[in-house]
Amino acid sequence: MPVRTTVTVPLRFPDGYATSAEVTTFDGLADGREHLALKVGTPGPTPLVRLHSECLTGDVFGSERCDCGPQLREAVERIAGVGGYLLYLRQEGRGIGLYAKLDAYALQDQGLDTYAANRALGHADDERDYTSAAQMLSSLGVSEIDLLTNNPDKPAQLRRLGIGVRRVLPTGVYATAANVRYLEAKASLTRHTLTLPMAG
Ligand SMILES: Nc1nc2c(ncn2[C@@H]2O[C@H](COP(=O)(O)OP(=O)(O)OP(=O)(O)O)[C@@H](O)[C@H]2O)c(=O)[nH]1
Ligand SMILES: [Zn+2]
Repeated sequence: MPVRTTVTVPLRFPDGYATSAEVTTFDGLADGREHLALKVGTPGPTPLVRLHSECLTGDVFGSERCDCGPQLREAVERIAGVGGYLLYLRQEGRGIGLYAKLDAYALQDQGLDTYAANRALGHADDERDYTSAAQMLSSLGVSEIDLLTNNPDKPAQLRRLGIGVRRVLPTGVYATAANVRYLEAKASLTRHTLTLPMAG
């Protein structure tokens, strides 16, 4: 997939943490979405990579219904330390879109778990496909990575797509009163590697 543009962007998080990223865009990715690659630090031959799925409410507004905002921050900092890439994937709501995710939140407020809520809306538990992510890595000349995730589906899909995953490194766990049921569902139903405090 051809690289379209690369620009340098200084980054500063609300708590003052600052770094710089090279942001790359692509033409012709498999799903036609406007995904971005952020190169942070100086990547070696097996860079640290995070596939971050878009979450407007968590990434931008700081919603504590999920753990996406703190995971994004952590990923940029850790990648800056060793050199690598954060792929910001436009897969809002595990691929179902923002409006449907908010519909799913409303169902969760009535007692459904995060996956049952998706199914009640006619969606699969997780509709994300990482073909475009693999294409982006290949375009960047990356064939083997260390992957920052608790989600076993990400390394499994990437390996099937021909990307070598040398090590899978867990992210931090950011439990709050508002997201603990969500994190429990991820740990028990989709085998995310999360160690949670026992829910009261
Ligand atoms: N459909 C749906 N999507 C959600 C919900 N909460 C968060 N998301 C989306 O889930 C995606 C993030 O997925 P996570 O499961 O947190 O993380 P992951 O990518 O699977 O795994 P990690 O790499 O370990 O973080 C983002 O696209 C969010 O918008 C929810 O209740 N319902
Ligand atoms: Zn989120």
